[in-house]
Amino acid sequence: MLCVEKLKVSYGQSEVIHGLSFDVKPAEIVAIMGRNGMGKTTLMKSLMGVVPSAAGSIRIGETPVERLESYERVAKGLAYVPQGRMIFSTLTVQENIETGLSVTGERSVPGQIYELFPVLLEMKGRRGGNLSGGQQQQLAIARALASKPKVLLLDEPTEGIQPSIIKEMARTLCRIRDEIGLSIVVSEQVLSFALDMADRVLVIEKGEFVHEAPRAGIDEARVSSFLSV
Ligand SMILES: Nc1ncnc2c1ncn2[C@@H]1O[C@H](COP(=O)(O)OP(=O)(O)OP(=O)(O)O)[C@@H](O)[C@H]1O
Repeated sequence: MLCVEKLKVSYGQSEVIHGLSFDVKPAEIVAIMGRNGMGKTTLMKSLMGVVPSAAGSIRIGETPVERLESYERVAKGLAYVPQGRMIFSTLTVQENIETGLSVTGERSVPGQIYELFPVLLEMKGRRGGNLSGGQQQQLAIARALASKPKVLLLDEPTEGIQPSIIKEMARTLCRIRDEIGLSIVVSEQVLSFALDMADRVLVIEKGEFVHEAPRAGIDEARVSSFLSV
């Protein structure tokens, strides 16, 4: 569903992503794990077209998107939940989700979204800025789902969120995979979260993949060693 080949990304003269290749199947969750500064956010931004790629290809299904603007990539089926969530704090919960509807032309929030996130239904008239961190993260995911994507990109969704809510988020992402059939790419540093929801784990170091494992065969100690400083 998502196919990335030999992707390179640079900031000025400095190359940060060095020819990464990976793919994500329909209804598969891939976790990209790595310490701070290893290139997770840059990879996500380049997939989304927020940062331009210097070389390589990105396909959604059969469609090459690496030359498209971000909004065109959204129309082709990519959705992005950035690090820090970036919800609109002065808009209500419902208005925040509605901003995602412009892509589909639908007028009201699909019931399925509130089914996945019942707390957002309870709080739909509240301003985004008044929600807890965990609720804001759910809102950011709900807004991304409103564009009816094929591939969902999440950049460090557990950052600043308490452990009980992290567990719940893992369950929700599995439901999104199983009930909607989405392909999901999550960048993460929390191994327990990745083990709760990912079908496959890729470890990134200095812009290169250094380890890959299906969840069933994962060597937790090995992956942890990549994550510790
Ligand atoms: N706008 C920028 N200009 C120049 N260099 C940058 C820029 N953004 C990131 N970098 C560099 O690119 C490298 C990868 O950073 P990136 O933010 O992608 O890492 P990360 O794994 O997402 O880390 P974090 O977990 O802190 O978000 C780092 O060396 C960083 O200093």
